[in-house]
Amino acid sequence: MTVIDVRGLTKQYGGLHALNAINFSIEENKIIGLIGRNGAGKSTLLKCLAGYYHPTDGQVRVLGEDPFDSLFVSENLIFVDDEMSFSSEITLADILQTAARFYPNWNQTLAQRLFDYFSFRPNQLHSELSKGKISTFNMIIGLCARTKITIFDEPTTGMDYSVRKDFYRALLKDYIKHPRTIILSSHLLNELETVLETILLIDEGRFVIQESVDQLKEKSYGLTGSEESLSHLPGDVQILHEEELSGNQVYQVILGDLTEETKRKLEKEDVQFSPVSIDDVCLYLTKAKRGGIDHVFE
Ligand SMILES: Nc1ncnc2c1ncn2[C@@H]1O[C@H](COP(=O)(O)OP(=O)(O)OP(=O)(O)O)[C@@H](O)[C@H]1O
Repeated sequence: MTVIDVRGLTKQYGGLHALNAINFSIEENKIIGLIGRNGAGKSTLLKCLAGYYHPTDGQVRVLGEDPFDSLFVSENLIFVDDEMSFSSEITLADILQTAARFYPNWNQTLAQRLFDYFSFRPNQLHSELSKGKISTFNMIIGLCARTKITIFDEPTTGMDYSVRKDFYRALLKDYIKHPRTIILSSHLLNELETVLETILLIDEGRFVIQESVDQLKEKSYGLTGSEESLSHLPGDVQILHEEELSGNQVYQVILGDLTEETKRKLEKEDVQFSPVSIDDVCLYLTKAKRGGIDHVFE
């Protein structure tokens, strides 16, 4: 079942197109990574899905409804980011109790266990927490709400390595027991890669690709060979990156389906295959069009 459907979504801030005619849909019970560089439009997109923002143009449907001002969507979707604000008057224990009243599938046992595991104190105030602790507490709210759709916008901001690992493990364990749609935004994929099923990549407000992690890995190759031998690639292959090496050799990162026959042909022409990280593939797919940092120093 489709739980999120986005058609022609455009969001402008004054003259700036933060999102430009985006189209995609998301099926239920999947873990999706929304990937993009700083300023790509990730938070804006997630806030449109959560019903915080009204699109400038286009249509957003979440669980079949326009999420803007929808009580049904707010009961069934939680949006977690580091700006989640709570009254400075109420304690962390009060916040958990309030969440329990609002979210129909809230799991208090899990909330209490995570609360104790991460050494929170019931009388602490949210405003007194450190950056990493805010993210950890917000993550507990996001996980334990067990809403049909859970959105984590840059959830690991400020978390140390061990907490980040715990977070992804907790997320996966709870998801396996209670499948739901979870969207996680990030700049980088390496630490997310193991939990994601699908990647949605955006760049400068535009949709780039929606692909399963496994397929993206299968279709990505690093090739090293002579210019002549690499000129025999099938026409539908996308060259994402190219650099000249010494000895008249060229290194290319390509995206495409190579048949076994094509691979054998390339190998016969001394083309070497090497793995490419999915992070690099996303980087090349969204690479800045101008020079790179070296250009600044020229
Ligand atoms: N409230 C706002 N008013 C004006 N411009 C905004 C506002 N919020 C975001 N923008 C602009 O919209 C674009 C997309 O911002 P957004 O925060 O959605 O990107 P992002 O991918 O989440 O970035 P980051 O990874 O740095 O958090 C940026 O150019 C940003 O400066």
